[in-house]
Amino acid sequence: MDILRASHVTFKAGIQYPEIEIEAGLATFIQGASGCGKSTLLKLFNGTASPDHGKLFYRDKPLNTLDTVKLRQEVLLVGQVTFLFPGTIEDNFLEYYKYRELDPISAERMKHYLSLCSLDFPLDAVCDTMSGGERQRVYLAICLSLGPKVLMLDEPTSALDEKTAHHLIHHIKRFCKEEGITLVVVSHDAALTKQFADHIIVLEKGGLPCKA
Ligand SMILES: Nc1ncnc2c1ncn2[C@@H]1O[C@H](COP(=O)(O)OP(=O)(O)OP(=O)(O)O)[C@@H](O)[C@H]1O
Repeated sequence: MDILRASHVTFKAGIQYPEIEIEAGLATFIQGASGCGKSTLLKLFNGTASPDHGKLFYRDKPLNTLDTVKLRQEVLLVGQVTFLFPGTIEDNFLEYYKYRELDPISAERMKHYLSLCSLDFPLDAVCDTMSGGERQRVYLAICLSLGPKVLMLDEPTSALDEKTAHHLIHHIKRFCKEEGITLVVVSHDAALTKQFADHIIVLEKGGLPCKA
């Protein structure tokens, strides 16, 4: 059963998507040449971009009929631009839980999510001076802990060495399977995709049919 669907969707700059179905509970990897619309597809799926034509669906409901805040909490996008507050890793967990009006999780749980994301920083490490890749993984750890229904990752391994990239995707995929989270990953890494994808969507520039 699909959890996300794009039907007859077009976007600026001449992007015409094929019919796309994201199966619930699977790890779907999206590949394609630079500029073919991979990042935009993720943004379309959580309502941070709007299509010019066509329709997007989440659990069979048109996206434009859904509450945007709730949609973005359930269909969580970890993009290349991350949203961290100034301060430590722990400060950031606490801020996100406060914003969501949730009871904070324990320090032990925070450390568990950091290790899932291949980060061995202490909780009092300051995020402001971390590298882009480290900040993306701190944000990913917080997002994982928030229990999304769909987790969409845009190039999560682009800043990582091969071993760390493998470790990260292995742990995230296993966690998502255990928790019933649908995983969608945009990746240029063909080897990683081949190893971890349950389903592969290849987008073509100009909007040719995708290969599944
Ligand atoms: N808000 C926007 N308005 C107009 N054009 C946009 C907008 N957002 C993206 N584009 C254009 O849409 C095209 C697809 O961009 P997108 O970032 O989705 O590509 P991509 O496949 O993820 O590329 P890459 O692999 O290089 O990250 C690009 O030509 C980009 O310039």
